[in-house]
Amino acid sequence: MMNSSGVAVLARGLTVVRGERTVLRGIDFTVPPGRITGLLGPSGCGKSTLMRAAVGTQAKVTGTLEILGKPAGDATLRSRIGYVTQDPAVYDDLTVRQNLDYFASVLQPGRRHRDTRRDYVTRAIADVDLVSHADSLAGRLSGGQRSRVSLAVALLGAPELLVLDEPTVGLDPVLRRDLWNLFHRLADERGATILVSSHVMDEAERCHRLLLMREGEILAEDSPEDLRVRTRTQTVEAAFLHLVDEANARQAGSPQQADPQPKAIQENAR
Ligand SMILES: Nc1ncnc2c1ncn2[C@@H]1O[C@H](COP(=O)(O)OP(=O)(O)OP(=O)(O)O)[C@@H](O)[C@H]1O
Repeated sequence: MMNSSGVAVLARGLTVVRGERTVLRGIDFTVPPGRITGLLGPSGCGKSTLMRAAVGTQAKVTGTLEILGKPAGDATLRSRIGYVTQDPAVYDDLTVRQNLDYFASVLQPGRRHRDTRRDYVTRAIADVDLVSHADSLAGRLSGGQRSRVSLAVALLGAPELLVLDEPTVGLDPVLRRDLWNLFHRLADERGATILVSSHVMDEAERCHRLLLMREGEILAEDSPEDLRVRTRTQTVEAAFLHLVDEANARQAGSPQQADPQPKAIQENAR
């Protein structure tokens, strides 16, 4: 289910204060359903904070934030959202399958759901390519394998929205590619909406749509292709740097220093 405007996530004037700092500064954005939206920006710009707000675990959130047609944090959203944090949250003294059995029983308790839970667990283990490690203790897995167990937990119950905080950090190129293929399968074949953060700009090219962040603000909201075209750059990284330079020049009150094509870009940039 989406909200009345047909988007999976809608933010208007979203502001988050953490400690003394205003970490998100009245931002507006949308996330379309059934697509992969990449949240990209430098370390500390507020990506994790935005994701925590989306899954309802962040305090001091003001403005509008609607998730699948409900206010963020609404109790009915719990089973509809899968969330992977940066630190794998798995029990080291349980096997991969036992970890998933446990989380599946929290998600869908009761004897009558036993078969459904078993199907969820079997599918999630296959999705993240850990069939051959299903009976290994999580504590004996490599870092990349542990983060895939965390991802499998998030996939239990086929959630409509997956919020993935830097899921590919520390993975080798083959695993990264495999995970991105999985994200595309989840979006294309199961209609899942994926919001995935990264500070690796080459991963941006794999997303349908991008939210480029900087210092608690959304610098641009566009497809990788459109971003490159309107900044007349070859890569998303170059587009991002161009937009940063332009924003800096604007802040300094000297837009004429933002070169090239400042006018066209300023009209489009958010
Ligand atoms: N518990 C906290 N109390 C106060 N400030 C915090 C807290 N956690 C994070 N921050 C600040 O909020 C800002 C945004 O942090 P956040 O973790 O959202 O950034 P990020 O873009 O996800 O960074 P990274 O890519 O390094 O994970 C940072 O300046 C950080 O110092």
